[in-house]
Amino acid sequence: MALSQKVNIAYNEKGGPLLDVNTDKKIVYNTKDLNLWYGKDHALKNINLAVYEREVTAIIGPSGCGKSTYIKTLNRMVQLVPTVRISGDISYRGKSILDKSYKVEDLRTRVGMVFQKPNPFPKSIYDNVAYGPRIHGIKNRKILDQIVEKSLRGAAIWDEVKDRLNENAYGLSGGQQQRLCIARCLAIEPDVILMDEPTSALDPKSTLKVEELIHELKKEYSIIIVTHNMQQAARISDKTAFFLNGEVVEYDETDVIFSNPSDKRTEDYITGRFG
Ligand SMILES: Nc1ncnc2c1ncn2[C@@H]1O[C@H](COP(=O)(O)OP(=O)(O)OP(=O)(O)O)[C@@H](O)[C@H]1O
Repeated sequence: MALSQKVNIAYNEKGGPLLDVNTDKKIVYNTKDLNLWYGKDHALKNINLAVYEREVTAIIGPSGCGKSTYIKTLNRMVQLVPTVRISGDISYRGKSILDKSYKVEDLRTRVGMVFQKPNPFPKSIYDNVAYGPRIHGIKNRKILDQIVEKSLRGAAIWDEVKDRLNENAYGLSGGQQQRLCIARCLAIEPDVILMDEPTSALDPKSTLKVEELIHELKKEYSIIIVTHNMQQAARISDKTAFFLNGEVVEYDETDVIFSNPSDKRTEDYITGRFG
């Protein structure tokens, strides 16, 4: 039986899902009957998916199957595209984020995002990390110093940059820049981190570092990662959703997806028969 059929959700008094009754695990995001169109192009079809607290959830699938579109619905970034139309529901911690009363700024302080290409600001290493807290009104230098150090440590890059905090972030290697972007994300103390192919522009050594970091980060954060790299999904994730043509073909424990998938299409994809 696939995970989606096994999930038995407890709802809060306002109707928001909070807990998987079977496992007692907290649900961070619950996506229900989600459809998304870019103009006439039906990019996401009837997505149902529960994301669990303090787990790594991997989204895999061939190019153009809707992975990035899905992850960008979770912080409402996709709504920046004017032709986008959405039906269904996504709840975050029991509250519908598609509801107009849910302020996007509130969502973005809880949900950070790391992109495919490292995208530090053309500022110092320190100012990159202090950027978010400053926007939230923190001006005290001592407090900012503490946040910067904690975030850089959390992103496993402190030792490499502690003596050059005032240098421009562009002087860092690609792998270091990506960990700096993760530190920038941690500085706002998010609950969830969305990662859209965070290692695809990195060399194997930096990729390994980021993978080890993700393993550490899931002790405190819930992580949703889009990846083209199936070995990576198998190595670092707890659950895996296989997307194809805008649909979730299968969603289950990562071990099950990679050792005993129930759908032939999943098996064909993970064994490299297409994609
Ligand atoms: N801004 C946009 N405007 C119109 N169509 C879009 C837009 N972004 C994505 N699409 C379309 O939506 C579908 C899903 O794209 P998406 O980028 O989500 O796929 P993906 O699985 O992340 O692909 P890849 O692995 O290549 O990054 C594709 O058909 C794509 O052309």
